[in-house]
Amino acid sequence: MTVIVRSPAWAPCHGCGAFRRRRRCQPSRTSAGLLDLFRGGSEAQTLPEEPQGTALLRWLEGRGLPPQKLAAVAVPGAGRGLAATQPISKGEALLRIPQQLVITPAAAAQQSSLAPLLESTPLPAWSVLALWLAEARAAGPAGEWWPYIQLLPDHTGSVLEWSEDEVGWLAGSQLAEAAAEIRGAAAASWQEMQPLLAQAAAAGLGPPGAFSREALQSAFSMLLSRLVRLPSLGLGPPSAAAGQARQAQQAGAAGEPPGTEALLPWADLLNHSPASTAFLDWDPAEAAVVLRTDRRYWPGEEVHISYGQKTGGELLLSYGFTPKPADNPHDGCKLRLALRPGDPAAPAKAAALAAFGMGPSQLFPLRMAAAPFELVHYAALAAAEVGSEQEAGQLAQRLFGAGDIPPTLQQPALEAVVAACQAAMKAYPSSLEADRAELAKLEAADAAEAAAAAGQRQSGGSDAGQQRRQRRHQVLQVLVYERQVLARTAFVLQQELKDLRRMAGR
Ligand SMILES: C[S@@+](CC[C@H](N)C(=O)[O-])C[C@H]1O[C@@H](n2cnc3c(N)ncnc32)[C@H](O)[C@@H]1O
Repeated sequence: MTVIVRSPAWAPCHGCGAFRRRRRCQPSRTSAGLLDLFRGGSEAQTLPEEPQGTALLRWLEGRGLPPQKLAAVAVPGAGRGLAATQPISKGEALLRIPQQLVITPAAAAQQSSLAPLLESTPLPAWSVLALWLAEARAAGPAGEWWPYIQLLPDHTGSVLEWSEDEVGWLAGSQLAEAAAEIRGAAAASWQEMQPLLAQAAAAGLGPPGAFSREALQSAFSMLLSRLVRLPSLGLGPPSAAAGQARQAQQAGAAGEPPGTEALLPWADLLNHSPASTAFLDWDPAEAAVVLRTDRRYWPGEEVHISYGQKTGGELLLSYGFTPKPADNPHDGCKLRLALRPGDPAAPAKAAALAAFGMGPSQLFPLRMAAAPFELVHYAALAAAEVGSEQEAGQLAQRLFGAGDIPPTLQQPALEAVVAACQAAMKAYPSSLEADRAELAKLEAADAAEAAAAAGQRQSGGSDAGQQRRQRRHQVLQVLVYERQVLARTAFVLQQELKDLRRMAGR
């Protein structure tokens, strides 16, 4: 029996760790106020210490933050970051941010001038945090958290800040759906808080103008790029009844993951590396938020965390940056498969899929050299002729439980996925060649601009113009790579089909 899509060259997603590139680490000298960063081996870059970040550190230390092995630095193309000031070993606990410096939704609600209203009209966590951020910004230097607030960037580049026209660049990609979802969620949250804001205005609560649409939109964008989920915060000891109840409540009826979302001053200066597997979390033993490193660092090296195993497009929508695909082992795209609408067995198949956590229309992640085996197995269920719910359930069990495709379904399943890839490629409004050509032009223009900047010559474009061009560049990079992944997926599956047909012809 042929096992499809499980050859080493075509491994399931979790097998793509082979792409991970390790940076060579070398010790470097730290000179007064300057930190040397080694990127990609021997090429040294100087990362200047960042004064506002240092001021924040001092302020936090005055409020209980323990001594740090990290300094705030300016990172070209990424704003601020944190770099090691002393050798750091693999697995070491860094940061140790105590509870009083963690801005959870509960803390934000308590500190908000809208506290009495939030008690009677509870809002979702990210709305409460957005109100807190908007109020802290409006309070200015007089506000309690100003040393933190003042170093937040004016813009994050998240999709909440894009014009409609720029969002339109995503047409054809599944990212268009994701962008609409994010923008829709922000708009819905804004609507949801209107009754509370009307009450606040009537009672004269909060700084004037603090809760305008623009202020809240900017706060939502800031949260998209900075909010951290702490899976272990808010969970009691497993044996304690109260803790268990809270855990159950936090796991949520809606399938929300357990834990708490929070803003983390200082820790939120950490930038993302696609190669990193280090995460921030609450450590009950330390009673603090801790970063446990996944590698050793020499003084001067920027310390990275993982924002999650995200594609370049996902990072672009939430964080406003996209790594080069070659640097991101998690890059790829999503492909939608669905049950045929006219299929009389669709309800039975939908019930069978539901038992495995899948829907009648389902997105599957594709990587350049990997796809989940469920992709083809889903297509097999969609293509199968089944007469009853029981038969659909048995087939789903064989496909997703045992991971096996009946031989008669192998060919139609592969053909269906190839067709889906081809249809997905056709959905982009401009051709891959045209987008590649525009991308090459933008890359050349950016290289020329970088050279001009290195020679300290003034660059020509306006800020808004440059930002738009940079965004176009990022979007094109993502859209070109998505189609390369779709084309590669179709190609690999076509090879599998050829093999199948050859074997059938023997
Ligand atoms: C949590 S903040 C990290 C601190 C941020 N650099 C700053 O200056 O405040 C997330 C933001 O940092 C930037 N960022 C993080 N990792 C990056 C990376 N690898 N490349 C470029 N920008 C990055 C993006 O602007 C992102 O929205």
